[in-house]
Amino acid sequence: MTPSIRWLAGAVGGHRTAFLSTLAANLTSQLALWGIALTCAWLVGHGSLTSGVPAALVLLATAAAWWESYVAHDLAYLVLARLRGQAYEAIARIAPARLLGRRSGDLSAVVLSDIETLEWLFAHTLAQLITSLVVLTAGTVAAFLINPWLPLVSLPLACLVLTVPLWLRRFSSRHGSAMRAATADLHADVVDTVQGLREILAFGAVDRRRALLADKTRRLARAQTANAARGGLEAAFTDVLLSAAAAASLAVVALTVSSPADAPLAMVLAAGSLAPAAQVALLLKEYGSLRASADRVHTLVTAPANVTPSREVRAEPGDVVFEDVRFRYTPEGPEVLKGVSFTIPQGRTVALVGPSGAGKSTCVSLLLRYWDPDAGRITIGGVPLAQASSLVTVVPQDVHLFAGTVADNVRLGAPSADVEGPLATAQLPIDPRTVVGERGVALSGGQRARVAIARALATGAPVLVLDEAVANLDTSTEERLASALEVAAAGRTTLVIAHRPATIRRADHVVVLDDGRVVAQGTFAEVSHWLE
Ligand SMILES: Nc1ncnc2c1ncn2[C@@H]1O[C@H](COP(=O)(O)OP(=O)(O)OP(=O)(O)O)[C@@H](O)[C@H]1O
Repeated sequence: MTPSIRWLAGAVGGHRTAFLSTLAANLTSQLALWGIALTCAWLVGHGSLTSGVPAALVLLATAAAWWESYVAHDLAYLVLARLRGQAYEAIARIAPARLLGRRSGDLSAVVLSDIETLEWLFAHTLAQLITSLVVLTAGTVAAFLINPWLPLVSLPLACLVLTVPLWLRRFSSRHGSAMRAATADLHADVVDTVQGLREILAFGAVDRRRALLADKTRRLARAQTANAARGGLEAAFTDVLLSAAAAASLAVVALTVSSPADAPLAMVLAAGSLAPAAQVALLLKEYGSLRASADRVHTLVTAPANVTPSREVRAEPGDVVFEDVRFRYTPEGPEVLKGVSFTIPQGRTVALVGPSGAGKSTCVSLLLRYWDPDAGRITIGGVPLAQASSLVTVVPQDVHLFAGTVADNVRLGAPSADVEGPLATAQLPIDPRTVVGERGVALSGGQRARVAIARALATGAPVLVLDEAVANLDTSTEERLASALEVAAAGRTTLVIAHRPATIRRADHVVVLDDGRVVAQGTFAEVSHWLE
């Protein structure tokens, strides 16, 4: 058992009662089926066909099968829901640093497709494996008690059947991994295609995109075919062994059973150890795919946090201070911030300026705690940022609006906030019930920017970060918005990243960054020669 499968089996631990119910239902169902075969065999052997026991056992087996199906799926979907919750938490925990190398579709494949694959493990494998082994043992003991020759022949063959999934295990793992990887890759390209449909249409790339998806689909189909062929080979091996075992058992029955009346019972007992072995082989047929999904889910869910967990205290607003902050995105990458120090006095506006690549957005990312600094510290009112990050809100450069209404989007950070006030301050005269469409496609760029501003204002956070917030607006709207933002920023501690002289001029203080260092700071007049 791999660490990921062990970890998943452990996930059932939180649902012990449901698991025990599944086990009990499955055991009852298997024993009832076996009981039907045994009693029928005995009755046939002894010429007594009037007993009501088989009918009662059929009812019991049917009820147990229904019960088992219900509790097994109930258990499976409880565990899957928990795993999905853990996956969402993990994505939030590791974003954005560890998500940089991964595609959205790949992550959604983990949350949707890989976790769904595990349904087979929870609903159809764990409890069934245990009951099959119990029934196999019970069947062998019963057969031994009736006729010691029977298990001597059938048991070794049953054990051989149990080993069949191991014979091609290497291929099973390889095919399982290839299938899951191809599924995730296709998923990622489909999501990418849907998200980029406008560009695909505008640049006449429909056919090329279709060819790409067809190619990825063929790759998935090849992996699935290889897996099915391997599964078929395993099934063939299992069938050959089961046939040999059945033939050998029949021969033993013919040679050792003296009374014809006992023959049917002996034959059923011989089959008693073969059927569970066949069941185990069948259950383990999809082990490679399960294992690959389990590995992918396990890797995501156990990924370490990107920043030290927040321990929010009742932090009071105050100065935002960057103290000798150093940062690099990757251990082997260049240092992007090389000892940055500046202060945003409480209630004032600081403009962060500098050439492209100077490190402005990186400062914002650290203030929003997407990453932690490697050295130095950031504090708000003297409290480390990890304990005060709820005081910060942002109007990002690339606004993401969620499908829903304007009001839903404005209330993203404050579910019960007033919507009209922030929309008015952001100078967006729009009905809050307006549906924005996926990613806000039903709004103009300027409207999207203003929804983002209203969303930040609605949180009531005292520290406001504006990252090129007015980039999408025409000149007159920008002017109106800038004055509105001045009102909003009053009383807020504001950090603005802007290239526009008008925005920079309005700031109380300007910090000039170049190549990860503060090269100048002061009023607009004091630093204006740096801005030419
Ligand atoms: N996620 C990342 N991984 C690795 N390097 C990054 C990442 N983001 C930015 N960088 C690098 O960090 C440096 C600073 O980038 P940053 O985005 O902070 O600059 P900026 O001043 O905001 O630039 P611009 O004005 O063009 O947005 C650049 O060299 C950039 O290539």
